[in-house]
Amino acid sequence: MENSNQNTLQSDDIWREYLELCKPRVVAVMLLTAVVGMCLATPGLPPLNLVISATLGIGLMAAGAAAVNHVMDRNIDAKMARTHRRPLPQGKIAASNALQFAAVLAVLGMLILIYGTNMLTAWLTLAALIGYAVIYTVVLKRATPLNIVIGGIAGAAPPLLGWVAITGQVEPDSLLLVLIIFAWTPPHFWALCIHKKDDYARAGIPMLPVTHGEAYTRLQILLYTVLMVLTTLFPYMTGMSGGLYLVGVMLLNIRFLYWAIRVYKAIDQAAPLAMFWYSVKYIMWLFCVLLLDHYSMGLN
Ligand code: HEM
Ligand SMILES: CC(C)=CCC/C(C)=C/CC/C(C)=C/COP(=O)(O)OP(=O)(O)O
Repeated sequence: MENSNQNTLQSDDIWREYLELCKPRVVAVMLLTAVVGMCLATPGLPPLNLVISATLGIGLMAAGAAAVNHVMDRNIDAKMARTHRRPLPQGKIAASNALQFAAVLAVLGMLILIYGTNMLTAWLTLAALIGYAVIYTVVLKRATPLNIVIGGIAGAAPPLLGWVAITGQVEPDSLLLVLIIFAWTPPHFWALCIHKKDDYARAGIPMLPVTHGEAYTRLQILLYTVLMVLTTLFPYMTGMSGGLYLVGVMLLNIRFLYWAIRVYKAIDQAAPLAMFWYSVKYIMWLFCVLLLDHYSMGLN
């Protein structure tokens, strides 16, 4: 009896480790942006069967990409305080098992997208998977401090993927959503990176604060924040979103700018980490406001 309890506990634990390979919290926020993309693609509600297939397919492929990242980065992760407790560095999951797991997730996700949505969505999602798991993780991350700027395209793709799942084509408005996440990614990541600079230096990863110093990174965070604020105005300027969005996003932007200035001035040591966590809340709220605005415009 005691033995069977122990076995159950162990199998619960192993599933928790496999779940960790999927970066579930990051993927959950990406899926929020994808679902908002699906809703904004059409004036009414998108067909439920498409929403379910697209969410499942994009989610499985993003989780597969995250699992490949754990495999490719296992030696780097072992050297960093933030990541050394992950399943691969700890030896809790073998690299070959993690790769097989990633392959199952990706193939399943691809099949769901092919049969449940359309070929364009499936190919674009595959491109995002390769963009993150191979181009960013294997090449850019180790090669250049612009790694996360270029790699950010893959992470920014989900609203486009959601949109294309509904309409079958890439439309200009969908790219505005991609642009916002693309401009948001550098402040999101570099704020954390300042805080974890020594980790990256120890692992030999050329992140911006390591290669160009903290002061330069703080300036870049501020400049990208200004760029991001400008990109958030586009949905209003093109008429995709209305006044509710504009007011909501400006309130969110004021707080983002407040943190960017605090980080830039380097007055308090805690600002970069606080800015990182605010950036996560910001992107979630921004997509919620886009959604609220979309359906409130429909009611007018
Ligand atoms: C190349 C682009 C990106 C990079 C380099 C990046 C980097 C990171 C890093 C290093 C963390 C800390 C993870 C940890 O400690 O476990 C993190 C957390 C997070 N990121 Fe990003 N990120 C990127 C794009 C995105 C995107 C596109 C989203 C969502 C739309 C996102 C949402 C999140 C969330 C929700 C967390 C918090 C996870 C938690 O609660 O542990 N990130 N990011
Ligand atoms: C199909 C699709 C939409 C793919 C996108 C996949 C995806 C999960 C992107 C996540 C972005 C992210 C957390 C990057 C950090 O990686 P890192 O290796 O720099 O951070 P780490 O050190 O925490 O692993």
